[in-house]
Amino acid sequence: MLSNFFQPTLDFAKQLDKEDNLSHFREEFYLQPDSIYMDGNSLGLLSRRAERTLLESLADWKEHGIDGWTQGNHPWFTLSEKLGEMSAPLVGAFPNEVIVTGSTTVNLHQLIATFYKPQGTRTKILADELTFPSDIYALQSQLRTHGYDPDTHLIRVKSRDGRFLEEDDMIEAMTDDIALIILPTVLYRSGQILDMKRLTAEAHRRGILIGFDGCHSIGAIPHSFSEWDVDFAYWCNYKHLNGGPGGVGGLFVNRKHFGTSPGLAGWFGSRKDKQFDMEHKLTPAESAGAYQIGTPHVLSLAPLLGSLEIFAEAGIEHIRQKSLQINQYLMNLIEHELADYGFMIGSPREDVRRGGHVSLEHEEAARICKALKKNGVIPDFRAPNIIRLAPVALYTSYAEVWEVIQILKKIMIEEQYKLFHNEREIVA
Ligand SMILES: Cc1ncc(COP(=O)(O)O)c(C=O)c1O
Ligand SMILES: Nc1c(O)cccc1C(=O)C[C@H](N)C(=O)O
Repeated sequence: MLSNFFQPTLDFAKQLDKEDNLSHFREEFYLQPDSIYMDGNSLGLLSRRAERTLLESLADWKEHGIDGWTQGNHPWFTLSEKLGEMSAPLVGAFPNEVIVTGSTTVNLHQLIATFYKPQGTRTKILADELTFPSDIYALQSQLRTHGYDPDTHLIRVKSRDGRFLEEDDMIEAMTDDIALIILPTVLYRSGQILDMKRLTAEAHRRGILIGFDGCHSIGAIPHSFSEWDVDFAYWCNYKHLNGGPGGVGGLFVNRKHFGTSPGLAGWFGSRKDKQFDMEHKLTPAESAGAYQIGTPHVLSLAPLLGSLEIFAEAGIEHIRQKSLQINQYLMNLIEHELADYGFMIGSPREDVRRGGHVSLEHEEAARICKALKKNGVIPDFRAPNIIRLAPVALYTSYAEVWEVIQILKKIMIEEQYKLFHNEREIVA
């Protein structure tokens, strides 16, 4: 392994590709000629296997009609549970602690409705000021529904530098008026990983429940939610897991909480054998399945079957190993090639604190992103000054990373970015 050794040459990149034992997975993905995709942290690419399982599900509908619920390639009635079992190794959970259902924001609403139980003076929710806005909107609206003012009841831990969060600051904010904590596993801008094990232990020591938004970590890093005793978590499957745009999300509920009534109930949360009794008294499933609401979005579940097969074959530990190595390689190249152009790496440098992407800060970031796209490189921009670059373990080559940095250097030397306005696009 050459990870501690670095050369800025294309030959070195090609050598790393030769030594990459995940490189054969690249052929499974629809990569576009003349384009280098660096945005798998926002929307992962389509794989042939995901396409196949989607088409098989369409065939089930074509051939079986209503009987597709129990027959065919992928019976729909138990598809969410099956995908939950397939996802469980990625989050370190028992198979019945995970269900593939809803979306990130909907699952968060469900989990707050279920686990936020203000009592006495313990009425506040603790989050952080760098969290993705949809989570904050959900928390604010849930507080309002409970009759509390979000201005006083949603506590957002401050970042010291606008980039990272300090676990010590979060622990200090775990005061005895906090009922529930919601934090990201990985911050969507800087890519910082939070120490979930430590935060969970500290929350529990103070009698507080804690849940995590895993959107930016699932499929990129391993987790041990059960072992760490995390209370609940939720995520989307369309980023690192390549489940497709708007694909169905996932949630984890620690089995010690099975039996807690779902805050937002619906008939798909029923015990499977009871559901079609059609009683007006819900008998919830004794699993994470209890937190489903209505009929699953079958065609948005189907691609994940093929995609999760790939993750099972590759192994999340191997994926993490390559992800760390290729992101380190990217940072080495940035430092070597771009030192004179005003960039700053805004991601943690230590492996244990960095997720699956690198955040590159620059005051001209919005228009540098536009110039990259014009040159066939697909990054994304996050206001006010961040270019996110995600070399993805399953389908990005070292040679591509090398090429991205050469293109970026040329854009800076030739000031190509000046041809564009320094403003974000409608979808940033
Ligand atoms: C960290 C995080 N939380 C929440 C969301 C919202 O997800 P969704 O729109 O699927 O509900 C996203 C992505 O859009 C995200 O990255
Ligand atoms: N969910 C998205 C969408 O509907 C359109 C465009 C992008 C997204 C994203 O997922 C963005 C992503 N959460 C982020 O980290 O910024």
